[in-house]
Amino acid sequence: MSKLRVAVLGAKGRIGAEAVRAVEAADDMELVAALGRGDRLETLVDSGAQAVVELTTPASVMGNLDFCVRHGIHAVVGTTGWTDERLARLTAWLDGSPETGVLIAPNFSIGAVLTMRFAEQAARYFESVEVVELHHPGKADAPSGTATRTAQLIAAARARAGTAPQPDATVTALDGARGADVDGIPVHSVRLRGLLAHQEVLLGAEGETLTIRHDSLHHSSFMPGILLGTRRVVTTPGLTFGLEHFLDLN
Ligand SMILES: NC(=O)C1=CN([C@@H]2O[C@H](COP(=O)(O)OP(=O)(O)OC[C@H]3O[C@@H](n4cnc5c(N)ncnc54)[C@H](OP(=O)(O)O)[C@@H]3O)[C@@H](O)[C@H]2O)C=CC1
Ligand SMILES: O=C(O)C1=N[C@H](C(=O)O)C[C@H](O)C1
Repeated sequence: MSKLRVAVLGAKGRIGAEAVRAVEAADDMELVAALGRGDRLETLVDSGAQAVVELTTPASVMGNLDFCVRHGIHAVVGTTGWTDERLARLTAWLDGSPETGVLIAPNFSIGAVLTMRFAEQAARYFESVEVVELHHPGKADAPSGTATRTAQLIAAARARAGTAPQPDATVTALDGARGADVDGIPVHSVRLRGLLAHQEVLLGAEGETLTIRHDSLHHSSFMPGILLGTRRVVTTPGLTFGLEHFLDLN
């Protein structure tokens, strides 16, 4: 069987470098290009890439995806910075290239995907929910894409269940003291040398609390998800948001 021809964008970055090694080590894949900033996107076409793993920056990702979709190259995207407006633009591009697939995964690690699922399940049963994400100080954005997605899923689950708004009598003395507000869920961002990527979902009810914590201790935690996403995206046209759609979590 012929190998899947895969390229990595952001190949010299923290996660991109790990993805290059993972693709090279996969028996069913061939790494045909490993591009960094300033490299020509035309290389993707010249190399015959069937799928691209996009791990760059929020400032670069849209231009890269525009190119990939126009050339019918499937994409697996870990880069953060997704807004409704960006998703709408990407969906419109995909409408014009109906056989192309794009997976956007706020987090590729199985533990983080399960954290989101467990938080979504628990959200309706607790009066209070807050999200704390903790990352290395080189991270470009805050809050993390994972924390934003987690908070959105929690808020949606609470809205579906008709859960009352969170109790909070605070009058804040300093802006930011209660974190960012993502759909009514407070999200707090910590940047600390020594950390990689971590998240806690804190849930509280009368007389009890539940903490769901996940720790990515190495970039290798993201690789099984990247490889799975790459194998699946080539046969899944359109936009898929979240690795959970390629997992059987039930
Ligand atoms: N979904 C997930 O599971 C994960 C997602 N991420 C996300 O992935 C992204 C990258 O993270 P990280 O590796 O830590 O960041 P880094 O800054 O280490 O890496 C980004 C790399 O992309 C390069 N780059 C920038 N623009 C382009 C471009 N147009 N074409 C090709 N390469 C480009 C940068 O080059 P230069 O240094 O020259 O600017 C850099 O080498 C972030 O958005 C992060 O949040 C990270 C881990 C897991
Ligand atoms: O920048 C990182 O490191 C990570 N980014 C993603 C995010 O913003 O959620 C995924 C993971 O947290 C690591």
